[in-house]
Amino acid sequence: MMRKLTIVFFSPTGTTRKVVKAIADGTGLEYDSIDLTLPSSRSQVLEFGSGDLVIMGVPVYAGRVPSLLSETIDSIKAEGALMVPVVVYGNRHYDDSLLELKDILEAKGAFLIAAAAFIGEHSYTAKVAGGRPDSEDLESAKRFGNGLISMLNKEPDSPAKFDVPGNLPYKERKPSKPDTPITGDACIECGICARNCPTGAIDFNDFSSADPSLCIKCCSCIKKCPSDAKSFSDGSVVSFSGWLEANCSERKQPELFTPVI
Ligand SMILES: Cc1cc2nc3c(=O)[nH]c(=O)nc-3n(C[C@H](O)[C@H](O)[C@H](O)COP(=O)(O)O)c2cc1C
Repeated sequence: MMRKLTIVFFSPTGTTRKVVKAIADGTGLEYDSIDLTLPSSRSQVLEFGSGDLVIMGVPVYAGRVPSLLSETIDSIKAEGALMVPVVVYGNRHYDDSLLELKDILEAKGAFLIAAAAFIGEHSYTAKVAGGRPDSEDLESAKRFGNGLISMLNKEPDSPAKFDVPGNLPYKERKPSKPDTPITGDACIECGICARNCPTGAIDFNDFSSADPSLCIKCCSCIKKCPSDAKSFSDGSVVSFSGWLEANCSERKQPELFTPVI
């Protein structure tokens, strides 16, 4: 049975969005997009049912699904929907995030027909997985999307189960020290940073001021700034970036998981 395709994603620096869109493009179907990146979009209740195919993508934060999404994902209704969880990570590891997303969606009553972990340029440093997803990744995402359609065409009564890597209990969420990017003289006060901040942490009356209790260090403001005025000056993001550059430069490949039908 053909289904209505919807993509749902959270993507502060745009890599998850690119991957999920490429998968959807690969299906050849028309689709609706639900972008959960901005705070206003996360108050909607997502409701899917037996006529839906949903590809849901999130970036990996500290080996988990971003905690910011907990409420939104908790309120999803997905009884009978076919879903495809996708995580995008910055070439370190996706740890328990894909298992966590799969478990959440299955608990909502969705049938999962496939899952995937892709690689995106690390939010903290362009020296790790710089430019990814690149053309090779996007081709792989499109092929994966095309494969979903073949699976739909021979859809059994209840889709076969499959496993993804990950451990229980999931990786512990450790509190991170509050910090916000600094703003240099190059700031042209365009406000792109504030309008795109996923938590509304940046002050609309003073774009150089951000609330450390709201900032999730997603780096949206840094990567979207047209004049490169934002950066983390020191602290955990800078020191961890150095560790990533030294230890996570070897190219990882997308991992695709499908049931054996
Ligand atoms: C707070 C935070 C935590 C992250 N944790 C991980 C991680 O555990 N493993 C990893 O490989 N990448 C990690 N990353 C990198 C992102 O998962 C990666 O860059 C992803 O492509 C960003 O997605 P987006 O472009 O949709 O925002 C982290 C990024 C941020 C901002």
